[in-house]
Amino acid sequence: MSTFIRTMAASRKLPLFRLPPLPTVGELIKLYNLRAEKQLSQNFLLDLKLTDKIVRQAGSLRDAYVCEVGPGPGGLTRSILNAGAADLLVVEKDTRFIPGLKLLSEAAPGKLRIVHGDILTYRTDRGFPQSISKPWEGDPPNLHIIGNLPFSVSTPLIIKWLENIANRTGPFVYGRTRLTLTFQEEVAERLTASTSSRQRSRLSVMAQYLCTVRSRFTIPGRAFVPKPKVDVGVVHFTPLVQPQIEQPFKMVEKVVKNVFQFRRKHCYRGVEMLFPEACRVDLTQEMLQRADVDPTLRPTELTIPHFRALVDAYAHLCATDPSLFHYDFRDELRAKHVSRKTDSPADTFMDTSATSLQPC
Ligand SMILES: C[S@@+](CC[C@H](N)C(=O)[O-])C[C@H]1O[C@@H](n2cnc3c(N)ncnc32)[C@H](O)[C@@H]1O
Repeated sequence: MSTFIRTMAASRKLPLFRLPPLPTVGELIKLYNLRAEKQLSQNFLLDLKLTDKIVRQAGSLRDAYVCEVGPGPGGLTRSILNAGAADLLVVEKDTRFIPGLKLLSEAAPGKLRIVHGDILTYRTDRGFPQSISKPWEGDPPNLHIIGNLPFSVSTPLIIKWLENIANRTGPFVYGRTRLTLTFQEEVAERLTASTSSRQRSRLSVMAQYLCTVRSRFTIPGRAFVPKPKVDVGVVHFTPLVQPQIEQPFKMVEKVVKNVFQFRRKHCYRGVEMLFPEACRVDLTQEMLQRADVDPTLRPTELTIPHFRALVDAYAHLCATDPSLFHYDFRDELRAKHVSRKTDSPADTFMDTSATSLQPC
């Protein structure tokens, strides 16, 4: 590389790497006859200006390690390589895209690794060298996850990754790996919704107690081929050094899920569902008092500190009676339903009432 190019690259005016001329993404789609498969939620981005814009939301990718989810025909993949990534691992479920990705890999020798697999089961904790790890308390590692996610996997995937963040597993064994992902707009709005906003939901609390979550921009549905029915939001996540709730993920998830059970009602209605009928009233009162949360607030009005207080109070009650954590009001309802159905003179001597099987 000439001194001039090196100087310009160092001053960030030129990319360090540019892919050589290749068939365009559109030409590749035609070449390999890549019809979009509905069941794999395939909506492609062919406009490289747009894929460059998505990639810029991740921050500098100079010499970065990147995992791309669902590269498909490789539009985002090209932008990630052009942004200077040193090592790009792509995970693609659909075999039809592998030959096109191999073509890209040949054009970027040593930079692109292709995994034919399912991102929901792929072991990202083994995908990169341990040497790139950074202590959790320090700066994030130079590792990014980027993806124009299939809608059908985006929600289960982000929930799985949030649990991974809480437990520092999966892609977070390397430290506070940042994520830049697309979601259908409604999900993007829920992820970033603040207290009292219309879209405030379980997903808002679960994402925001663990990460700084930022909505970056909206991609109109018409930018995709084929055009989906909805617009798409680009969301950026940086895991927090200190989660805002310091209890096990499953416990946070249980409280948040129950509280949002009755979205429009007072929050005590959802809290009640954490407890067996026999002790519901007393334990709900105890939990809300201990948490110092107004029972008449709506779930959407609760802040993350409110949830922290609620989960801490619930953890305290579970420490006193560990069987509480395993209680699920649906089991109690089901058992009641069955006992009502089987109630006959023959079993009047058997105690089939569900509440007698429950803790407290
Ligand atoms: C919405 S398309 C995006 C394609 C490409 N990234 C783009 O922006 O044009 C989603 C891609 O994810 C792939 N995919 C679907 N489910 C997957 C999974 N579980 N694991 C990995 N890839 C998956 C699809 O085959 C498809 O290529």
